[in-house]
Amino acid sequence: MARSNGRQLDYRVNWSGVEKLSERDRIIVALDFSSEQEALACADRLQGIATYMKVGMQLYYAAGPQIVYALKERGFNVFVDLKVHDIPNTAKGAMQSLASLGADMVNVHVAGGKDMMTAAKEGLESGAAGQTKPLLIGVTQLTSSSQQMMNDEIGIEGTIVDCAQRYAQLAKAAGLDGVVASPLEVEAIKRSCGPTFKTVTPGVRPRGAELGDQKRVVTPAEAFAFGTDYIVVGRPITQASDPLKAMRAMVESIGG
Ligand SMILES: O=C(O)c1cc(=O)[nH]c(=O)n1[C@@H]1O[C@H](COP(=O)(O)O)[C@@H](O)[C@H]1O
Repeated sequence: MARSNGRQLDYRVNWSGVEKLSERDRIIVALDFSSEQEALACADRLQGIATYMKVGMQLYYAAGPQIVYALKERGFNVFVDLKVHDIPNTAKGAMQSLASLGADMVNVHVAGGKDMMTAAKEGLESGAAGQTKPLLIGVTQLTSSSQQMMNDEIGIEGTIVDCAQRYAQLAKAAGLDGVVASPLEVEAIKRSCGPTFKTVTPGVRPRGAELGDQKRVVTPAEAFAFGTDYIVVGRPITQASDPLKAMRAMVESIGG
């Protein structure tokens, strides 16, 4: 079981020392449930095979900080996905509060701008007060957005890849550790921001699975082949009749 340890949050400690997380450990399971009980039942079912859990708005607003502590106590790495997007001072305060939870990863919207991201980072650092600082990740374009929606509804011109790349460069300039994007944008992001700038990629579906509201979608194996650091998968695992079986099949599909 991976545990956040030391400064490098994409590593884990085991009996043989510090080890880089394997692809299987870099599957982040999105626990999009409306109660702590349901979320922990699912997490417990995945003990021993899953390493990273995500607590998003639905679960955090229902269960509060306690859900993060409960998952950490069980040994999971935890991504607290609250997608902060506000004026710099408020974003800084939000991150100060989040820093005390012991999360391994948190996020903000890049669309909040460079000052907001810099303030968020400052808040995280001051809130962590010398303890391990979670990875700070910026959301580029949501994986539920299509090119047409971005151009016609939001009014951002150009391709999604160009936009994600530009947002990633801005996030890097603000000192963030990486971005959320679709796996389809990973190559462009790594090319312009460097290999150590993290990519966290939802919009992942096993072949033949329901896409739901996701628009920019690839399979888990394709996502890792594009060079992503983490994939985020929710419904294909959490809503499966047997989440453990679905997780096992996903691990098998990426070679182990
Ligand atoms: O920040 C995120 O995690 C996120 C960003 C994004 O662009 N798209 C996206 O789907 N997510 C999250 O990733 C998860 C995907 O869940 P499924 O579509 O059920 O696999 C959800 O919890 C979303 O909130």
